[in-house]
Amino acid sequence: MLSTNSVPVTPEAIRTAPKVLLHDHLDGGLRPATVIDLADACGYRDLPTSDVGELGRWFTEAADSGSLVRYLETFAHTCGVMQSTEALVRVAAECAEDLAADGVVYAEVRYAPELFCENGLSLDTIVEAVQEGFRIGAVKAKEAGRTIRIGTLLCAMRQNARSLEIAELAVRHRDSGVVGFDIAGPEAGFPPTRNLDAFEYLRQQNAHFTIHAGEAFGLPSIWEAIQHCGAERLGHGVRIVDDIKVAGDGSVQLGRLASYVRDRRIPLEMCPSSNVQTGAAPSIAEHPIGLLTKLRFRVTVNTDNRLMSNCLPSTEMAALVDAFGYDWADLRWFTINAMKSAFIGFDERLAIINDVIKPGYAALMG
Ligand SMILES: O=c1[nH]cnc2c1ncn2[C@@H]1O[C@H](CO)[C@@H](O)[C@H]1O
Ligand SMILES: [Zn+2]
Repeated sequence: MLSTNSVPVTPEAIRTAPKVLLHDHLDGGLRPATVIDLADACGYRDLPTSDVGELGRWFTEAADSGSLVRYLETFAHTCGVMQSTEALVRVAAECAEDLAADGVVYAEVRYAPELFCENGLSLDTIVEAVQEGFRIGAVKAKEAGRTIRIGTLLCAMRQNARSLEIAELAVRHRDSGVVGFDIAGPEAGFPPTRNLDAFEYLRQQNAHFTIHAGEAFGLPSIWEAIQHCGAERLGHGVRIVDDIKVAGDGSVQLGRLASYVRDRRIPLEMCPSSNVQTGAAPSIAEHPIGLLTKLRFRVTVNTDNRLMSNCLPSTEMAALVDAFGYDWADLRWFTINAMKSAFIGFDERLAIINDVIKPGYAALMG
């Protein structure tokens, strides 16, 4: 029951609420102005326009393609301008500042180091540059009165077959802020089991990983990710609804895989706007997040790519409030779900839940 002193759940108020982000791509979150600056600085000539407003709109429209493969083509431009340590430091610092300004208190930000080697940077140099950027951004956020903690996830690209090398890179940097591993890129035709050696290695190292699964491909991809690869979380995972039957009278029946995912509390890193753009969901209002939330799967709310979807953690939440009528208790539930599912240690997760998230929502709930 909400108190009468509760702050109305407006977009502005949601921006002030503490939020936790588990699925956000560094190379999908650049400021349009930064893309243009970096292109000028490095002589990148392939941008579709050099007008900041137009470029922002171009990314959103191009990503609005109805297909994951076409959506991913837009990353050629962001990766194209991120081929120096200076660019990587700047993009990472701005990422930390932008997320902190939106009220994010803990974020796991991911990227694929193998995409930044075009000018000869080594994988280790790339990781060090991004970590330096996150550190600088968190300091600047602190000066602006915001505390943010960032954990890094390293992605291997499904089509490139470098996953063991990237998994080793993640483990090598685990003590300087790299908290986990992921595989990203086109899903259809590249099942997660192509990377079994990487997952086996990570498990032996007691390292954490999530897998993009159930976005552009269905249940087999989710099943392999969990049962063959051992993923702790699912990137998107929306297609798990294919294993849930809702009858005309509203009764619900979960298949064995959906039951397993719910029973084991496997976190779903859901990214509503991105899913609408790639055609994984018809609209926000019809997004499976509504049903999965009602069924109490471990749902979390994420941005995927802030540039391509023109979104922020707060605007994704606001869109869900609009579509499903969620209140502060629901937003707090998503946030605590995410914090419980983070790849940092239990003590640290608990401290953020008890010292930051709960008091933050208590103040809003009155
Ligand atoms: O929703 C997604 N599904 C699969 N791959 C993605 C998605 N968003 C971004 N990337 C891919 O992940 C790489 C590393 O950050 C990006 O370069 C992009 O190719
Ligand atoms: Zn993603």
